[in-house]
Amino acid sequence: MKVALVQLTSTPDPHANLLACEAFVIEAVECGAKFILTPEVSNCIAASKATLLDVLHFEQNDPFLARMKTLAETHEVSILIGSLGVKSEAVEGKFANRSFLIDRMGKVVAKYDKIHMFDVDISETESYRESATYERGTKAVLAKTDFGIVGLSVCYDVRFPHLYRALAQAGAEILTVPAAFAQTTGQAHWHALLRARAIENGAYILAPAQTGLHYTKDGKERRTYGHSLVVSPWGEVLVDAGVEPGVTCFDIDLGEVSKARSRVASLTQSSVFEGPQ
Ligand SMILES: O=C(O)CNC(=O)[C@H](CS)NC(=O)CCC(=O)C(=O)O
Repeated sequence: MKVALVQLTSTPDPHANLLACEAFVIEAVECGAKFILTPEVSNCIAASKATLLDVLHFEQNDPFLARMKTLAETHEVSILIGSLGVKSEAVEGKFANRSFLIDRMGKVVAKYDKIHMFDVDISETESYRESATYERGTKAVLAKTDFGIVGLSVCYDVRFPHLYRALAQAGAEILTVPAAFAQTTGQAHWHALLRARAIENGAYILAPAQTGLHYTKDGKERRTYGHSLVVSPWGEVLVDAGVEPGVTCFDIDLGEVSKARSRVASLTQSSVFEGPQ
């Protein structure tokens, strides 16, 4: 099956981001992809919560989601919108960082709210408090599609291996990790984390990423790492999209999942022990 990763440099302007994303989705359709994936917060990367409150919507009114559903139906392709920032139904003034899986009929068949919030202090000049803006999700999500079983996740989730173990044990053959990884942590950890999740679960990793400079504001800038990846269930990096925005098409073969799992069966071997005390 041919898959396509869309790599974006989303800005604070959702309409501009939609136009850019739509052009790449069309390009992916033209290369024959049947499953097209876009990065985390495809619709908007902005400096302040106030901006997000101005420009983002509840999911039922979100123009980005509506357009991607139409594109999926028109071109008969499945689309994973890595995530959209959408207004939270649960907490007023906050957002959900929500992944949407759309089938070839244009129907949303799975939704996942990012569970692990990126609240970190990487250095004296680089901090993130995702939980100040986004309300975390509480449920792992698996989607059974006609091209395989997909386990959903977003970005910082990748540092919590038990989520992927739970998804793989429940049947996931493809693990999606759309991201907007920081440039500093991306350089240090991105490839290693994604390869590890592929290897320990014997699953394909599809990781479409944000890349480049998203905005500059009051002398502060937001840069992401890029390098959208496809990793095989054996842990090989099959595709690395580098740092330019664009589309990468690649053939995957789900037969590789059972092959990898039969060579090393760690996913199904018992791992029961006591302690540590
Ligand atoms: O804030 C937004 O606009 C959307 N959310 C994100 O971009 C999130 C939170 S800031 N980014 C990550 O989780 C990066 C994780 C990462 O870089 C790591 O684990 O090292």
